[in-house]
Amino acid sequence: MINTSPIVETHNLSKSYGGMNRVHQVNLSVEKGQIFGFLGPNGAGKTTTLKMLLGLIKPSEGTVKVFGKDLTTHRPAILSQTGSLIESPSYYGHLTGLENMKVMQRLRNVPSKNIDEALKIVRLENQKHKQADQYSLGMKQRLGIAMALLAFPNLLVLDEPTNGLDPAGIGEIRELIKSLPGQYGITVLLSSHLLSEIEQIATSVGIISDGKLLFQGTMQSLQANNQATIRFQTSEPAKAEKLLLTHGYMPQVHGNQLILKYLRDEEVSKLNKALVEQSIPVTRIEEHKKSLEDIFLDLTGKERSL
Ligand SMILES: Nc1ncnc2c1ncn2[C@@H]1O[C@H](COP(=O)(O)OP(=O)(O)OP(=O)(O)O)[C@@H](O)[C@H]1O
Repeated sequence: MINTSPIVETHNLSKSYGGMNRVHQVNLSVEKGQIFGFLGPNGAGKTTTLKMLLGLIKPSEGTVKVFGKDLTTHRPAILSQTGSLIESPSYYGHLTGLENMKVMQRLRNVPSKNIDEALKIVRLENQKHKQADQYSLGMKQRLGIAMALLAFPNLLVLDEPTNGLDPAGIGEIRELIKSLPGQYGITVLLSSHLLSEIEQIATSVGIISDGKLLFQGTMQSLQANNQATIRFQTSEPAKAEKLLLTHGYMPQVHGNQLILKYLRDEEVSKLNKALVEQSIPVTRIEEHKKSLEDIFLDLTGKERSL
């Protein structure tokens, strides 16, 4: 029988610290083959959630299923098929990249040929004899991902994998992650506080803010859920607002612009005619579709400083 249950599924997953809900009733669903981007501002609860998915901390409430099995009763079996990199990579600085991989290979009891393959994926094969504490930040991060990949898991969980890297390093890790579902059948769940990162890597997204999951779905559906607005620009905004109100519309006035919910062509034409007939000059009519960034900021209620 084909197992069609999600790779990761949480039900009302919650965690409180000192009486404060830091993760609140989160229902996540990550499907096979997805690169699922877990997106949220700093402190939103991403790391806490990922740690609960791996059994590193105990939920205050709710359940976690991975590969269709309950985490509390099947933890060893689940973890043997899961790779993860949470917070910074852990390695022995005095050992080489290769030696670190060998330690991990014995710990995880996987074939030694996996070492070369994993090092190749993260493009460290030419640096494997170098001591790990002489690696650059990007190389350390890639070593951490190679270790997480060592068992060629069905699920890879990465917490902010591109944090602190330069643009070239970010690009490399992005390409590497993108290749994993297609080439190795690995489902990826990764977190980031950067929309641009998630936009470029992920096929699906979950948006978390203040511990609450505000949206979950494909990137396209995130955009599609948000209808465009229509903006009339005029040198007489007060008069124009009055007139639109008499026609039953409730514009928001920003300077010389009147912003209305999405209107059909006939409505735009009708309102334009009404304004012009009252000698209210219409200097511009624009349709404005929110950018993903606007949608994200609106959802999370955060300022543009992210
Ligand atoms: N062990 C803990 N004890 C008390 N509070 C904690 C603990 N771990 C996390 N928190 C709090 O829970 C909230 C969520 O933290 P978390 O690390 O999950 O956020 P995050 O989304 O991963 O943010 P960042 O991107 O900054 O790591 C924060 O307010 C944090 O201070």
